[in-house]
Amino acid sequence: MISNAFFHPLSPIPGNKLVASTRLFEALLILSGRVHYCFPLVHKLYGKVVRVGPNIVSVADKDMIREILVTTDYPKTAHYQVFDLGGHENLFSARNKSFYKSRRRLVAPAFGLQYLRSVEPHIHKCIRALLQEIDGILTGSRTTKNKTAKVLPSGQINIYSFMIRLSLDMIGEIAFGQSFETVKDDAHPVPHQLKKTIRQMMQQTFIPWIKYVDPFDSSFLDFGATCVKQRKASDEEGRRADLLQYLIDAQAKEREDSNGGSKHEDTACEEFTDQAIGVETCVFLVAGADTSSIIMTFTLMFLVKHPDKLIKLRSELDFATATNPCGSLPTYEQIRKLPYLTGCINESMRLRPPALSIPRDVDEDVVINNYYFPKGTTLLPYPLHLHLSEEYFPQADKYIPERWIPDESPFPPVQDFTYYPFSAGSRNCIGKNLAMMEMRLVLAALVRTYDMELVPNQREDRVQYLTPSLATGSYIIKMKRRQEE
Ligand code: HEM
Repeated sequence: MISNAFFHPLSPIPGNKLVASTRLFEALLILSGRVHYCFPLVHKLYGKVVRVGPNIVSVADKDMIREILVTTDYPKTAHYQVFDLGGHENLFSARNKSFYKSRRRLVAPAFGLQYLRSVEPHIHKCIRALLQEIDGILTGSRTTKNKTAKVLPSGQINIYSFMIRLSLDMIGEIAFGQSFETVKDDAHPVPHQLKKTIRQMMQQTFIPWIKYVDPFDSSFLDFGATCVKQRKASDEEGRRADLLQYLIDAQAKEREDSNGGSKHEDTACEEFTDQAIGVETCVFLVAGADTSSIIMTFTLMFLVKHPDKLIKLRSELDFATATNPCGSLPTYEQIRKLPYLTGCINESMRLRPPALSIPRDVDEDVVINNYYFPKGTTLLPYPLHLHLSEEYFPQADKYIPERWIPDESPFPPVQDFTYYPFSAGSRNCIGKNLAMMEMRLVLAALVRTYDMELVPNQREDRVQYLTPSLATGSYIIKMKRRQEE
């Protein structure tokens, strides 16, 4: 420990010597889910570059984060192995560059704006189910069938619980070809398996042998595999535009190209098998459900606390959808470019980014910004520090969606590389367009349909394991169906 603290090549980097001498503190912090409270403090105390473990350095400097994620594009650390679902390397976990390149090339077009247009009806279907459930509770014609839900006073809705369920259902529809219908009840097994899988991944980060005591539950992957099989067995009528179909078609095209002799250079070592498709769809569930749901919840939380901003957003939405027939949902075409809606979402992701640090591995001795990092150092780009910096975001702790709208912002324009909710560089979030589409459509539908009011004095403390959650599992909003004008 003494040698780690004082004689290690990283010892000139500022930080608490005791913390720097062992991984114990990092493990305790991460397992307690409180890392988001501690890291801002650590950076406040020691500056933008802080040693937080024997070979771990947290980096909150704009130019260094750009260097790590974009310019040099350092590889993901071995810790991403915990995301190898059932031992299968995938888009999220891949550390092998050629595997990764091949997989991203195959999957990325499915997340292109053009293809995503075709999944809009699936998102609308899930939103309609949500509105029906909320209406049922508000009119008293339905009590929630979710076993874990508390009965609330009339007119109050646990919006966090609904956002978690809605996000699962949306990914179910888009990636597996079927909703899990968790907005209605808790019956579907996959969301339960997902919860268990995420807990196991987190534990394995620090206690790798735990997988022998608490082995991976493969029924999660089996479900993905069954969906692939069923879709392939279905006739032309069974086709539907979604991520699953896209991946199946990409596989067919890949095989055709390969048989025709035009094999892609990067696929020489990898075949995109049915199993791989099933694994990737499960990865979308792991990476895409909790992230979108927490941002939708935070956005609604911020809006009910700032009723003036809620009114402003509603006016924007009403204007954009003025010609819509009564009861219809906003279409993506109508809302995708609305500046205030986008500002509200961006501002939530600035203040509460779901991914805290994005670990990268130094694969050869290097000097970045006058700091020497020996091979084997883990760098933790830590975007939240930039997001909360007064230098880049004046009145940084305030929720000000206007800062994202050049004509309305009282501040200088947001600078490049100061905002990283979706990471950056080659490993940025592949689901970014889908996430923005889901969040815009859901928030637009809720804000247009309901009057919403704050229920004061609620606990809002967060727990952050892989993604953040609210410790109480609940955030209550008073909701009332809006009177049609
Ligand atoms: C608000 C919503 C979301 C946020 C803030 C978010 C954020 C991120 C971040 C920060 C990363 C980089 C992680 C790392 O390098 O460790 C990432 C990667 C990824 N995300 Fe998202 N994400 C969101 C939604 C989604 C959705 C909806 C999907 C898919 C349906 C998705 C799929 C992925 C995948 C597959 C990767 C790995 C990409 C790669 O390494 O090439 N994400 N996301």
